[in-house]
Amino acid sequence: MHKLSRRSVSAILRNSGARYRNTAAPIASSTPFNDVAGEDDSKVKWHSVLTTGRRYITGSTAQVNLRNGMFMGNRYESTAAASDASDPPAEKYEYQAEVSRLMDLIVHSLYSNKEVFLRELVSNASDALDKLRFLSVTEPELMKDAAELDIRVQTDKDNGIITITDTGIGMTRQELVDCLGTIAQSGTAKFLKTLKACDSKDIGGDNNLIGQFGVGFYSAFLVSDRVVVSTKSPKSDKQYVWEGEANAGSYTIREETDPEKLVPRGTRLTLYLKRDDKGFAHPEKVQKLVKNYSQFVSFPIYTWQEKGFTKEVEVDEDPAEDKKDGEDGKAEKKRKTKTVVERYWDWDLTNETKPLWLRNPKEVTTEEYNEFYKNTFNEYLDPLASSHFTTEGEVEFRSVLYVPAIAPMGKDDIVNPKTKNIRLYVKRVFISDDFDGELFPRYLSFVKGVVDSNDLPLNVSREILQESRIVRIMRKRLVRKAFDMILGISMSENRDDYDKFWENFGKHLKLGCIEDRENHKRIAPLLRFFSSQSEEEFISLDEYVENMKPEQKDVYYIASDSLTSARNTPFLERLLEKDFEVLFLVDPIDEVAIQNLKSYKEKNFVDISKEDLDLGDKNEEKEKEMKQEYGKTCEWIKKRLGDKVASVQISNRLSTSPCVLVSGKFGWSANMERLMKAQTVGDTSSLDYMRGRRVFEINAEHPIIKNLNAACNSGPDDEDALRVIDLLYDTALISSGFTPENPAQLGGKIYEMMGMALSGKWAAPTIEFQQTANQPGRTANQAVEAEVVEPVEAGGHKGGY
Ligand SMILES: Nc1ncnc2c1ncn2[C@@H]1O[C@H](COP(=O)(O)OP(=O)(O)OP(=O)(O)O)[C@@H](O)[C@H]1O
Repeated sequence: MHKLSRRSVSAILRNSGARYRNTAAPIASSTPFNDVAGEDDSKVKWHSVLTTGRRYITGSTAQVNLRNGMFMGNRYESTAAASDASDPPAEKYEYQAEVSRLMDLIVHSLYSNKEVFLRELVSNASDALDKLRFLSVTEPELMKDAAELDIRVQTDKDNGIITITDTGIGMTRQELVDCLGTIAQSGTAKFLKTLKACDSKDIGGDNNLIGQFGVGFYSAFLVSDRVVVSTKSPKSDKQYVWEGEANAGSYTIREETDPEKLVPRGTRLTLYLKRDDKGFAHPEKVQKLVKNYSQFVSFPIYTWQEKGFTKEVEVDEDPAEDKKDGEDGKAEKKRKTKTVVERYWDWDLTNETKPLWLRNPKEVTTEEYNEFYKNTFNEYLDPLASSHFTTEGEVEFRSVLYVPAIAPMGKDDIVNPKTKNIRLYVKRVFISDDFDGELFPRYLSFVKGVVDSNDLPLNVSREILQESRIVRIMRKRLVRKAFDMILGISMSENRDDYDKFWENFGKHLKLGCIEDRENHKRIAPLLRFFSSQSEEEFISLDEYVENMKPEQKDVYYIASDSLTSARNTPFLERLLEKDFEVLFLVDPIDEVAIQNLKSYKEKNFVDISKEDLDLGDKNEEKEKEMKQEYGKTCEWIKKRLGDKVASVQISNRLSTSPCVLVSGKFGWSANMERLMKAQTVGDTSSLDYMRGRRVFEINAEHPIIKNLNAACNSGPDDEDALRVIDLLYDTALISSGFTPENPAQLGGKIYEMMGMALSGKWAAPTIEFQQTANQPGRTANQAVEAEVVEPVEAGGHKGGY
């Protein structure tokens, strides 16, 4: 393990001073080392010595790299850019195919917002520091080269060079190959996946994909011709140098042997900027970018800046003048001074190091919350909402939560809670972003944020979290705050905000209805659906309830595969007549979600495609009458249909259709049956016993049924009438949303009927009826009375057929 003693540091500094005598004035070891005078060699915190000591150097371009004890002036290239002949030979590696493709896209992209490169590289440096701090909780020896945890960005504007140095976890040789030669990482992999889905030309266009996903380390090539990464992992004795060029399909790795470039730990990236991008190497530019993009990185970021202070210097006076002023002139001479500006270079702390969540919410602006969000989660859109809170009492923690503006790409995210959306800190030490599943239920996995607890141990593991009572309490509070935040969006004056939220995360909340009974009361008011009275705009359940008719007891819904089929289902007929609103559940998850909710504000959810539909207008006497009149026909139809239906009943939900196939109260609806079939792999016959009973409901006022009734009374064995029953059943299957058991046979039956009609066996008025009955505003019954019954009877067909 490489470790620099106080003596070796001073030697490096002295050597450097000697080498660059003419640029570096007082690189005297005296000032820095005065700070630690008396300290034992082994205790010297070499990095802090170098960074806390007084910095000096006058002259505009000469700089001292206090991190590695090496001068950086105009001659920087002579030490850093060129490889020493005595270096061990570099090994050449080919990039993984995806990296080559990505590099090609980056290098040739027209992406205008190139400055994101600094954000990406600083964020990698910050991750490396986080990793080190986290691992050192259990392996304190990782920190034994006690360099402070920080990030330093230095520029050499004359040569167009930027160096970004961190004292983080660094990389071993193998890690260099794995991390900088292949793509297995989240953001970059996602970027490539998305690119596959769209035209690669778009990366520089409106899509702004690079900015949206970040291309991590490779974004260095947005602005650089050549990138050199010198890195030292505390797990390895050696320091390695990775070197890659923008237009090459390969990179090299060699061991770092130049003592001037050795660091105790961490990574230094040197970017040799493209000719047109050298402007990024201006100290003020870098400072501005850090302030813009990396303000909320939780480690100090220093940029190397030229500074100045004023001081009084004596001015040589004309001796003749002195004489005039006094006897000996000496007293007067002392007062002759002038103010000059002394220039020097020094590290400047450029970001806000106090974590945002520790600040007083009253003092944080919306812009700051948004910037923090974008920096921390690599987002490019502002969040839809944020919530900053502290909980006290039994469990204390601080948190800032956000609702993103858009859902992540890819469908898996709703069922895969490993989103790295919640960053857990313990006493300000970043622990992990892998624990979101423990802190939030998966249906709220889209919520992003930071959580900082003082009550958890630093070496917290998933097992500890799962067992912890503290975490259970934290989880409850976090969930409640997340709901408050979403409710806030729903109450926003701008309805678009919630529409946007719903479009992106509505499915998540519906999953919540299924998975989190405890929070039904919080979820239900946030749900949105289309309805028979609102097909363009979503409505809330509150809006539904407000719109209920005085005689309406329940919240009605129909589940279907599309708005068109929902709108045209026969189940709606009577409800529309009564002006009852019906929710259209057209998302596959809707039906299960609603069934889990069961009720809202004490109103039950009722599926209008299921048996025993009560529309609050029961007329027992009329039912009795109908039963008497149609009872025999019902039995006859049941006999004909056999086991296909559990029973045949007179419907109270139809007005224009002759019949409908209703699902049993506790069985699957047609919609659910369709979904289950779609999900079953292989033989679907096992589903048959699951589907429950079906009831064939007939509309006693419909002419076909009336005529069937007549046929039954005059002779139930009429072949044509029996065929009509079969066809009615098959047609009802389709119109009720089921799949016909034998579509080819159904087709055959229809053709047969057509043939009969065309051959004159069918009376023309029946066809006429269909045209007339479909006239708007006319019920089937009116139509039959007007057009069908008399002519058919007059035609003398058996049973009216
Ligand atoms: N400064 C650094 N110190 C240590 N390791 C680093 C550093 N920069 C990059 N790495 C390693 O290289 C890997 C790849 O970095 P890259 O930026 O391409 O992806 P990422 O940061 O993991 O994910 P994303 O694509 O979301 O940025 C990182 O995961 C990390 O292991």
